Amino acid sequence: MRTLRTAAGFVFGLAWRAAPGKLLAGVGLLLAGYLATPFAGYLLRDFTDAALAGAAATATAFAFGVAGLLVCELMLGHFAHLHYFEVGEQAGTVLDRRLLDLANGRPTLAHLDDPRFADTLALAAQDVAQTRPALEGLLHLGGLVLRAAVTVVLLATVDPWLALLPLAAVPPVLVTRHAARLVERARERTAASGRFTGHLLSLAADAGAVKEIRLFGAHGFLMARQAEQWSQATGTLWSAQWRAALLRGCGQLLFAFAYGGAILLVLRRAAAGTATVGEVVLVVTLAVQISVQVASAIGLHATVASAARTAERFAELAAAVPAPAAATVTAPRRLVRGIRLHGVTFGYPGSDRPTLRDVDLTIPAGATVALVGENGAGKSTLVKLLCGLYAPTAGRITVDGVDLARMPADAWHRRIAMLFQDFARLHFTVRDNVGVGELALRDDDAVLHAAVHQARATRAVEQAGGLDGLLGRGYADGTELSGGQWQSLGLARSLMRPRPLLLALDEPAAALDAHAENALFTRFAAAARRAGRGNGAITLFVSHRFSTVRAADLIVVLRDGTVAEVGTHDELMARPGLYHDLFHLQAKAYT
Ligand SMILES: Nc1ncnc2c1ncn2[C@@H]1O[C@H](COP(=O)(O)OP(=O)(O)OP(=O)(O)O)[C@@H](O)[C@H]1O
Repeated sequence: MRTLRTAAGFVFGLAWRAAPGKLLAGVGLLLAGYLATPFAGYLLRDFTDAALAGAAATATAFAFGVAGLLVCELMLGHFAHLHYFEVGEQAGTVLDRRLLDLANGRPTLAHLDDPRFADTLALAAQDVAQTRPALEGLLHLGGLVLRAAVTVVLLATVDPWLALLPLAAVPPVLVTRHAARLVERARERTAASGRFTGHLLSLAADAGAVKEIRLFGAHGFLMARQAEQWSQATGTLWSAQWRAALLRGCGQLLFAFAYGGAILLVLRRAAAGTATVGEVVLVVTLAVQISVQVASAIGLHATVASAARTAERFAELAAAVPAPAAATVTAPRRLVRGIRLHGVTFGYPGSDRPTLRDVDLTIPAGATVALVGENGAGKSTLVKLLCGLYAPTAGRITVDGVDLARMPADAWHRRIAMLFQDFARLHFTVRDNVGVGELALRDDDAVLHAAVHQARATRAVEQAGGLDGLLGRGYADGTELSGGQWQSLGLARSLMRPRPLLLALDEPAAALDAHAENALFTRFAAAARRAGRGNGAITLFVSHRFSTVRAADLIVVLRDGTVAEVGTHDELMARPGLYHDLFHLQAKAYT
């Protein structure tokens, strides 16, 4: 009963939000159609008795009544279907939006890194397609219950014992519920395999990945991994489906015995002369209907159970997505002191080892900061924390002395411009691709061209056919760009925001050679100093090239999640240490 309540509350709630008028019309038409059938059985009884009594005119009238009710059932069912089909589709769209909101509607990202959240999200995404069938299923279940209630009353008019017939439907329903749980648990056990096979399939369709797979001859290896995962997942599902089918079969057999008993009862009463032939016809007709209704209700149980599970999954996702902390302070418009990290430790969800450990760091307002360190040292993670995309596991980050956790995350995000290492390749027009960096300026061609020019992306934009040219292979007339060109557009995007307080560029020149990167950094450092004098803005630059970052006001060397060294180039070179060693190592490699 709880399952039914959960499913009905969830699905009807969505449908009501999507199209209340159509939902009401669909429900009304459907229920009216469902009522026609038992009353047709009732008229059939009177028709049989009238025909046997030789009352031709009365029998004909009842025959027309039966035909009229059956036509009504068909017509009403058809019109009801037109309504609830559309409501179901619209409810699916509402659910889709809710899913997107749960996945991306929060300022921080930690929930997306949790494998359990990812599994539930993947299952919930599959569930969205089932919204319309779930609504249909629940409506039919409602119709079946109403029809069963009327049928019971009609049966009881023949013999009160017959009113017990629907009780025989209880064991099959219970057994079926258990069977549905078996299948659902198997689905959950195989969710991770499903995600993995989905990832392998997406690799097969991704031109970038296919290049490497071909050249490394890894096709067979990936196919074998896919087949292995697939057979494991389908094996588990198949065995659960078998056990569920067996259980359902046993339940239906039980009902078949009760049905036989009911027919026997009325036949005996007819033989004893306490029931008319019409009543035998009524019982046979209605008992058949009950059997069909029970079978349909049993069939619908799986739909209801899975809708209830969907509701639970959405509740789980909503509970897992952290609610934004109560913000008490607004984000500043200019930096006076700068940003400080006080003993910041951070571990990604599901990972037992922290990525950043006890980081203490002061980034003065107006500074140009370079973040260097070996692969996996934690540079990108530190940038993401500064951007407020993750909250420290321990310690705190303060902006001009105010804890970042006390500021509304989206207000802080509006003060930031950034280019991530894994920048987005948006298959939109150039205008949207760059304009998304500051949507209010999306139609300002002069601003767009200035950002494109500053990011040295003019050539890429010309190649795409100007600001309104489409990018990406997703469109027949879209222009595909090189990796470096995509990155320069990402850079242009990050330059759209006027007067950010933090400009964070995570390896913005990874696709450039050392000289070009050096030129880019020098240009940015000069612009950053001008901006810094205005509003105290900080420019943060992540790079692997030590020759590039020497002009920074402050160089932070990360090693294995901790700050190994901090200082200017001259200070760091004046003492033996990681920076000193790596600088010389790289310098030697270039000579
Ligand atoms: N989303 C994530 N979930 C779990 N672990 C992560 C995630 N992103 C990064 N890590 C882990 O955190 C560590 C630091 O990663 P990070 O990207 O911050 O390093 P980095 O210094 O920027 O490296 P690189 O120079 O290679 O870009 C890595 O060991 C990585 O495995």
